[in-house]
Amino acid sequence: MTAPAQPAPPARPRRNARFTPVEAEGPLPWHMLAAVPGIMRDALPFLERTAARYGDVVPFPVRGRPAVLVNGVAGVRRVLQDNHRAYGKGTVQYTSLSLVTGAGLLTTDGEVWRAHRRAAQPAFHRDTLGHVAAESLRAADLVRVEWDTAPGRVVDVDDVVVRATLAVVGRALLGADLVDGGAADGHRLVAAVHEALAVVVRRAQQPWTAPPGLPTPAARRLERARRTLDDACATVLADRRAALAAGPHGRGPGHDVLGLLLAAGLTDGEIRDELVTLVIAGHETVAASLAWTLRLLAEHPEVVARVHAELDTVLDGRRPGWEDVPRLPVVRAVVDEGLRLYPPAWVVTRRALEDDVLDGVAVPAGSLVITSPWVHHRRPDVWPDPERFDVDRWLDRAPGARRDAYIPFGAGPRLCIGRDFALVESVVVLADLLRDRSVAPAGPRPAVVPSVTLRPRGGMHLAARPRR
Ligand code: HEM
Repeated sequence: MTAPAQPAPPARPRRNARFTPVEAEGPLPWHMLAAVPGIMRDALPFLERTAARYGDVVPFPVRGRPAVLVNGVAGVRRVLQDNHRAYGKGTVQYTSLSLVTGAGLLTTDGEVWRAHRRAAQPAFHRDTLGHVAAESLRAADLVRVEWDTAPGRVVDVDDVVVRATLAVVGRALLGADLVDGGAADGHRLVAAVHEALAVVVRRAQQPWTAPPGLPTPAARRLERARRTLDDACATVLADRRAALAAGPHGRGPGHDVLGLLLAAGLTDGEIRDELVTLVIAGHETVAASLAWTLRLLAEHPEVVARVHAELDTVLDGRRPGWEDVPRLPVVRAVVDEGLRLYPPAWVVTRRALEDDVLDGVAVPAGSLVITSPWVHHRRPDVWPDPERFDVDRWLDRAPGARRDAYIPFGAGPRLCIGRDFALVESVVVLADLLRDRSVAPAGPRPAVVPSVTLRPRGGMHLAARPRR
C-alpha cells in the first residue's frame, strides 16, 4: 500500500520580496546596512559569506534596477559566454573606469568595441609574443637589481613589479619606454594611474559622490592624473608619427598595437583611449598577480623546490625564453594557482540588456549582474580545500569542472585580450627570478585591498635568498 500523498508544505514567503523583484533569497536592507563598514574595508569576505549563505543567484535589496550576485558555474558562463549578447558594459564599474580610459576596449560595447578589438587582436596573437618574453627578461632585471642592492635583500616587490610590468607594456605594445624614456617618467605615470584609479574606485563604491564636472578635490586629482596620462600618450603617438615620417622603423607601423591602431584609421582620441586602457589593464593586473604569487611561493618552499628542479632540467642555468614557456608546466601551474587564489580582476560586472534566466532564476532586463572570480575560484565543489595553494590541481588532474569555474581573464568574446601576453610575461619573470634564488616572507601575509585590482596593503615585502 502506498502512503497517501502529503500536501506540499506551503511555500515560505520570500523574506526579501518587498525589496527586490528577483525571486531568490538574499540579504535584507538592514543586513546590508550593518555590512557597509566591512564592505568599505574589504568587500571580499562579504561576497564570500553572501555566496555561501544564499547560493548561486543572490539579489541585493536595492532601489531601482535590481542588482544580483551570480555565483553558479552555469550562470556565470551564461552571462559571459553563452548568452553574452544579452549583457553590456553599462555598469558603475565600467562607467567610472571610463572617466580615465575613455571609450577603450574594456569599457565600450557594440560596433566600436568590435572594430577596435579586430584591429588590435593580431598584436596579441600567441605566435607573436616572442618580444614579450624578451621584454619580460628586462623586467626581471629590474626586480633582480632592486633585490640584490636592497638592505637585507628585502624589497617591496609590489612597488618594483608595478614599474617593471609598465615597462613591458610600453615597450612590447607601444614601442615606447614608459619608465625611463621621454614619454613620462615611470614613477609619475604609475602615480598618475594610481591617483586616477583611486578616485574611480571611490566613485564606484559611493554612487552618491558629486557628478563629474564639479570641481571637487577628487575631480581635480582625477583631472591632473588624466593630464599626465594624456601627455604620455600624446608623446608616444608623436614619436611614432615622427618615426614613420622619417622612414621605415623597427617593427614598423603594422605590428605592435600602436601601429595596428594607426593602420586601422582610428582617430587620435580613439588611440588615446585605447593606449590608456592597455597601460591600465596591462600592467597593474600582471604586477598584482606576480606579487601575490611570489608571496605564496615564499610561504611554500616545497613548491619552490619543484620549480627549481624543473628550471634546472629545462634551462640548465641559462635565462628562459619564449620557446621555454610550454616546457615549464610547474611554473605555469604556479601562475595558474596564484591567479586562482588572487585573481587581480576580482569582480566583473554586466548590465542585463534583456530578460534572462540564470541558474533557474528570472533576471529582468536592466539588472546589474555581478560576478566575482574571487568567489568563483573558491567554490568548494570545484576546488576542494579551496584556500590551499596546491599546484597539483593543474598538473595531476583532468580539467573537468574547473574549466568553467576558472575565470581570472573573464570568458567569452570579452575574454582578456592580454591573456597570453600576461601568461608569457608571468612565466618568464618567475622562471628568471627563481633560477638562482628563493624567496622568503619578510613579515606576515599582507591584507588584500580589493581596489581595481587586488593590492597588498602596505606593499609586499619579500626577501631573496641565494639558492642552496
Ligand atoms: C594577470 C593579468 C591579467 C588579468 C587577471 C586580466 C583580467 C582581465 C579580465 C577579467 C578581463 C575581462 C573583463 C570583462 O569581461 O569585463 C580583461 C579584459 C581586458 N584585458 Fe586583461 N587581464 C590581465 C592582463 C592584461 C594585459 C597584459 C593586457 C594588455 C596588455 C590586458 C588588456 C585587457 C583589455 C584591453 C581587456 C578588454 C578586452 C575586451 O573587452 O575586448 N589585460 N582582463
